[in-house]
Amino acid sequence: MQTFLHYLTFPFLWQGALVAIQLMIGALVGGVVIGFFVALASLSPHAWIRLPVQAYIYLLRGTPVLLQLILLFNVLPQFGIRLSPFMSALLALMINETAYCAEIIRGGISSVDRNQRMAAQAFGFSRTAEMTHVVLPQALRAILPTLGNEAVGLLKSTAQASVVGVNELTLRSQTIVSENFLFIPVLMASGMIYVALSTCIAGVQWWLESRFALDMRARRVKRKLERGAVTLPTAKPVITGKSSASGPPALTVQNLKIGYNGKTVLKDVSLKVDRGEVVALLGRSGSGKSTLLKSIVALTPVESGDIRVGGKRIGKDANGNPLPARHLPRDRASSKVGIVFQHFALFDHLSAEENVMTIPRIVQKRSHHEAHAAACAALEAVGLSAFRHHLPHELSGGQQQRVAIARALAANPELILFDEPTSALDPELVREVNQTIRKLAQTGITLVISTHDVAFASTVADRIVFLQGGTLIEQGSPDILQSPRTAEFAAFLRQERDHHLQDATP
Ligand SMILES: Nc1ncnc2c1ncn2[C@@H]1O[C@H](COP(=O)(O)OP(=O)(O)OP(=O)(O)O)[C@@H](O)[C@H]1O
Repeated sequence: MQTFLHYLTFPFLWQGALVAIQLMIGALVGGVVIGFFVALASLSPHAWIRLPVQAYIYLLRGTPVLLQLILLFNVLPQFGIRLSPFMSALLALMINETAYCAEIIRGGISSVDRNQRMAAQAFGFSRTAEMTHVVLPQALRAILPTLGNEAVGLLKSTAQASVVGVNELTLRSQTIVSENFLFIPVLMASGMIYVALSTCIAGVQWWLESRFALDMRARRVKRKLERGAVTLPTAKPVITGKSSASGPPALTVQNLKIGYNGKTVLKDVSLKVDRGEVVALLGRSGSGKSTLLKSIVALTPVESGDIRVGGKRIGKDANGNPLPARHLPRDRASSKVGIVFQHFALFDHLSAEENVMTIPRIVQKRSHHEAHAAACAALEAVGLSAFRHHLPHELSGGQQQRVAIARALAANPELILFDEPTSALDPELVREVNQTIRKLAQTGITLVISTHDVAFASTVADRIVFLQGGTLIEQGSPDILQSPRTAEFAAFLRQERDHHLQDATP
C-alpha cells in the first residue's frame, strides 16, 4: 500500500499524465472545431460536398487509431514533413477525433426541431444567427454527454502514443516497471491517475451539461427574479392600429404554381388581400394552405407565378428572378410579415420573453433595451406578461401559441400569417388563442389565417377563401358559408359540420 501511495505522488508519473492531458485537450479541441465544419459538410444538400466527407468519416472510423498513428508517423517524413513524436501523435489523434466529433455534432444538429429552424428562417434569421441562437444552444444538450464520453475514451487512447515514443503516462509506468518489476503498485498508481483525470472530465461535463439544461436555466432566471435583478421596462402598446389603407395591397398572389418532387400542390392560385383585411383560408388537409402561406415568406420554391407583400416580392429581384439563398434572410427580415405556425415552433431553450426578443434583437438589430421593451409590449398584448420568464415547456399549449403570436407581433408586422394556429391544441385551449386572434383582427392589422374552424372563420374573417386540391375554388364574404356557390365547398362545409357534431356528442 505504501509503495502504491509513493508512486501516486511520483512526479515522473504526473509529468506523463500532463503529456496525456495535453494530447487529449489538443486532439479534442481540434477535433471539435474541425469536426463542426465536417459535420456541416456532411449535412450539405450537395452530394459533391457530402459524399467525400462521409467517405472520410467512414475510413477514419473504420481503422484503428493505432494504425493511423503509426502510418502518419512514418508517412509524413516521406513528404519532407518532420514532426516530433508528440506532434505526430497529436495530429493523428486529432484527425481521428475529427471523424468522431463530426458524427456527434451532426447528431446534435439533426436533433433540433426542424419547425424551430423553419420559424427562424421565416423571420429572417441569417444562417449564422440560426446556427448560433437556435441550433447550437439546443444541439449542445445532445452533444455534451456523448462528447464527455469521447473525451474519456480519448484520454485512454493517448496511451497509444507510446508506440511512436511519446513519453506519456503508460510509457512512463512501463519504464518504471521494467526497472523494478513492481507491476502491481506502479500500474495501480498509474490507473488511479487515469481515474482521477476521467473524474475531472466527468466534472467538467456535468458542469457544462447543467449550464445548458433547461430546468437549471429556468431555476437561474427565477433566482435572478427573486433577487430583483430583472426589471420590467414600461411597455408601449405594440399594436399601432389599422394598417394604412393607402398604397399597394397587403398581399397579391398571381397564378401561383408550386410542386414538390414533380407533384403539383398549388395550381394557378391568385389572391389579393387588402390592407386591414382578415382572410380565412379553408380547405381539407393537404389542399395546399400551408404551402401557400410558406411561399409568401419564400420558404417553398415557386415554380411559376408572382407573390408580392405590400407591392414587394420576397426572395426575388426586381425582374422576378430568385435571389441567391444568402440574400433571403435580409429580404424576409425587411418584409414586415409575421408568421405563426401550427406547432408553435417556439425556441425551446429560450423563455417567453427571450423568444419574443429574438426578432427585434437578432433580426432587426435593435438595442437590447428596445428589444426588451418590444417583447414586454407584445407579451402584454397577448396577456402573458406574468409568464414572460417561463420556458415553453412550462406553458400550456394555448399559452405557447400566444407567445408565438407575441413573437410575430414584435416584428411590427403589416401582415400576419397564421398556419392552423389552433389545430394542435386541446379544445379548451382553442378559445384563448381564437380570442387573441380576434382581438388582433379588431385592431385593423392584415391577417391571413389558415384554419379548419369554420365557426371561428365566420366570426373573424372579412373574406373566406376555399382551396381544394391546390386550386382556389371559391371566395367571398362570410355569407358564402351559408350559401356556398360550388358543390365542392358545400361538401366541405357539410363534412366539417358533421365532424363538429360528432366531436360535440358525448
Ligand atoms: N416538404 C414537402 N415535400 C413534399 N410534399 C409536401 C411537402 N410539404 C407539403 N407537401 C404536400 O403538399 C400537399 C399540400 O400540403 P399542405 O401542408 O400545404 O396542405 P394543408 O392544406 O396545409 O394541409 P393541413 O391542413 O393538413 O396542414 C400535401 O399533399 C403534402 O403532402
